Amino acid sequence: MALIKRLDSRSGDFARTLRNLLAFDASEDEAIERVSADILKDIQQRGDDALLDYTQRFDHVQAQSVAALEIPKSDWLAALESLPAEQRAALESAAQRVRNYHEHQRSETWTYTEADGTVLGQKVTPLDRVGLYVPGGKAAYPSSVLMNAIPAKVAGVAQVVMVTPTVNNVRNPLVLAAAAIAGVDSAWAIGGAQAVGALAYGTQTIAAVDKIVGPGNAYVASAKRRVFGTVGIDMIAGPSEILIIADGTTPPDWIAMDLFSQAEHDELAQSILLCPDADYLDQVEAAIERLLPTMPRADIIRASLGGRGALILVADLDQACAIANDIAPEHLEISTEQPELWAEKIRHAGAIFMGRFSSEALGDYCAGPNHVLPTSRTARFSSPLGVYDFQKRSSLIKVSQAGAQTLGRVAATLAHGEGLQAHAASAQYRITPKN
Ligand SMILES: NC(=O)c1ccc[n+]([C@@H]2O[C@H](COP(=O)([O-])OP(=O)(O)OC[C@H]3O[C@@H](n4cnc5c(N)ncnc54)[C@H](O)[C@@H]3O)[C@@H](O)[C@H]2O)c1
Ligand SMILES: N[C@H](CO)Cc1c[nH]c[nH+]1
Ligand SMILES: [Zn+2]
Repeated sequence: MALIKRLDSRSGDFARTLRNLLAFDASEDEAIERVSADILKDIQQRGDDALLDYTQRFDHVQAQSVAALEIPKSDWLAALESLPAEQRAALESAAQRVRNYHEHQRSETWTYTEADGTVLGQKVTPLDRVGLYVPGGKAAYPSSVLMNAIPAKVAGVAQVVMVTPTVNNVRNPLVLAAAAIAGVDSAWAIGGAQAVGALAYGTQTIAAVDKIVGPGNAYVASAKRRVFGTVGIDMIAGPSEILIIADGTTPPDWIAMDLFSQAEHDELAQSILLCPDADYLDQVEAAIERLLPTMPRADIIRASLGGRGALILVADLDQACAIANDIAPEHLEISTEQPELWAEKIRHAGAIFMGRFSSEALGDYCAGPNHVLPTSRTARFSSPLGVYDFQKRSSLIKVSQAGAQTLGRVAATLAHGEGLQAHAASAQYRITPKN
């Protein structure tokens, strides 16, 4: 059986087939929802005691107090010191590039003054305290520590509080080292819905935060959805996705490996190639068959490519761009000559990688832009995680006496129209009567 589906955009049922391929069942699992709701309620009611109980039950860590679950900064620094020099240099270089990029995103306060002296504007303020969830079960991504903590620090967040489960008391040194490099302020060995609850509601030992960011498993995702409103959240990220538009000029092995790079994350990850050249699609398919057995995560890649991947023959690159906009992928590689020309036609994608040297993997680690991106077609209406997610805006209004005369009349007229007499009077009090 073929490792990956072949589709043709000219076939009659292409639109329906593509819809089915993109469909991702994000339906909530009732059992998980019940468990996460119960855990959150318990954390709200019993605070530290509940947090200790769940940490023992799910992570097999027995602590005398929640204070004992704090991972001291000296441990992160020791982790950093003990890294092989090459690994440390790579983390530091990635962090510097991510910081440089995000410096460009910082919004500033602005004001303008009208002719009558009225001043209007927008004050930009960083959030006070942010919680960063770092998964610690099956996957641990130090790169995600950098991608979440650095924009928060660039925004000026005073306290970045990291939580990560340390199952059986095993701590991931790369995660701790990344926390030290990214400027995280405190770290706790807690995870799951209970950690989300502790960050959202606070406990006797852990102070509540204002926003929780970072990926996690289904319990974490469910808990984040539930605490939204009490605190802000970044997004609920789905499985990774890559869509490649190729004109056939990139070595087929490179494209096959780019498809693998996201497929290896998860059996539900999605890797799709669009190309107008059927011979080239044959070559990529042959490369997939040849290279797959060499991959340590071959089983995951096979499941992902077989279940949700596709090599699609398109009429031309214009049609490829139209299909890409419909798919609105998390990552889009435009592996063609003159990629900028095709990028102009792209309206919906989390990140656009242009040219054959811009492999998506570089974006995951060190190009600079954030790797936390909208998935499952949400790039139609949302954006990469950025500094702006850690800043909020307050409107500034300073009405001059002259301004109060004109604005007062407009406001009073509208207030009367809405039947709100106090609003009208409040505006009218400030109008100076003419003698
Ligand atoms: N999109 C991204 O950028 C990105 C990056 C990294 C990880 N991820 C995703 O994050 C997830 C990480 O999941 P993980 O499991 O490895 O780590 P995790 O830290 O999210 O989950 C582990 C925690 O889940 C809780 N838990 C486990 N079983 C439970 C049960 N039966 N009842 C209640 N709670 C339970 C425990 O408290 C445990 O500490 C994966 O799905 C991965 O794909 C996504
Ligand atoms: N590609 C992932 C987001 O879709 C991020 C990541 C982390 N490490 C490697 N990749
Ligand atoms: Zn990745």
